[in-house]
Amino acid sequence: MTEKPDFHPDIAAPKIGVLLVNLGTPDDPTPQAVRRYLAEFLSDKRVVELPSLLWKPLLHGIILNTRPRKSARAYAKVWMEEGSPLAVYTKQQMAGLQQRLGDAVRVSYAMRYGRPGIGFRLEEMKAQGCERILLTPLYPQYCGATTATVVDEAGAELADMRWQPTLRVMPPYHDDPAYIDALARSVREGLAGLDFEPEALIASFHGMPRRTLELGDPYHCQCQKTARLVSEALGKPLFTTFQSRFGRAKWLEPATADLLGALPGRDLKKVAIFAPGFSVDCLETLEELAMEGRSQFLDAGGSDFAYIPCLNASDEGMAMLETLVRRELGGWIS
Ligand SMILES: C=CC1=C(C)c2cc3[nH]c(cc4nc(cc5[nH]c(cc1n2)c(C)c5CCC(=O)O)C(CCC(=O)O)=C4C)c(C)c3C=C
Ligand SMILES: [Fe+2]
Ligand SMILES: [Fe+2]
Repeated sequence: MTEKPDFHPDIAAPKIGVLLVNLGTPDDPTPQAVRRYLAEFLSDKRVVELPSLLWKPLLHGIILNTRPRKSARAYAKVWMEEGSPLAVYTKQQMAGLQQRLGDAVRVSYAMRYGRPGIGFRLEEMKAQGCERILLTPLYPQYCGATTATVVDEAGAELADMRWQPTLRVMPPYHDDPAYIDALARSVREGLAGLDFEPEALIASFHGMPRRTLELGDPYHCQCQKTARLVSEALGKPLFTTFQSRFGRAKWLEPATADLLGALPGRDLKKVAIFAPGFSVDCLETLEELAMEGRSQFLDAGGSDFAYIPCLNASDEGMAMLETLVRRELGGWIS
């Protein structure tokens, strides 16, 4: 065997990597940390599609001086001992997937905004020998504001690399039988554990400006299809709604909060709600749905409210992720 000459860099043995990517979350439930996070998130042109000349003064003059304090209070209500729920559950998914895939694959996770960044993780995985990486945005429904920004960021990072890893991207899985089955199981399980029979079941998705639908973003259609397939799998009708409205523009409708406020008046006083578009529980599900949503519903005259958790690192959720990831790794692993 020939010796490696001194000038030759060390090269790790080739490996296959899977990089799970979620949205990101503040490091702490404090106004300062939330401000840092929101400044990065809301400066992304795919998230807020307004001309910079209009948006920058609004963002830096008003939003970043008011929203962080309010949002930090909301984060504090759901913060866990180990950190932000979104980060805690995403790390659990990484560990669960690593266990299921074994040593043949290295599983890591990154956040699109905040830490650990996509660039940091791609460099780290490459240094560990991952010459092939499956980039896995944890968004079942494709949206320019979420899925596409993950790919943009990975591409920007690759642009600076001499020796790029080969990248595959996990496609959206809004209608994948493995995902629909996992959701149906989790909802059935959630409903079976209740001490009341819901008269209405709601699937609440994160909202988007309505204009993005008119411009051709498939997000709305993919949410509708997920809801239809879950409803068929459960054999139950579902209300499909959109939550977390931001700003003054018209957003996708119906709004979750509006429906929760209206159902008791339609004599539907017992409700169960779940959030199929969120891979893990986070501020938007634990605070906005499970806390605020509950109050809105009970204040409007509802009698019983249940929030069914996201798939998180549950057995059914992890089995689904394993199925999707193994399929996309086809030809890379046996
Ligand atoms: C114009 C603003 C926003 C768009 C567009 C948007 C799209 C979008 N977001 C998610 C998923 C999540 N969003 C979360 C938090 C969050 N979202 C916005 C604004 C927009 N989202 C803000 C300002 C925040 C921060 C909290 C707040 O101040 O209200 C989260 C939770 C993060 C956490 O730390 O827990 C998720 C997840 C999707 C899927 C989506 C488009 C489809
Ligand atoms: Fe959001
Ligand atoms: Fe549609």
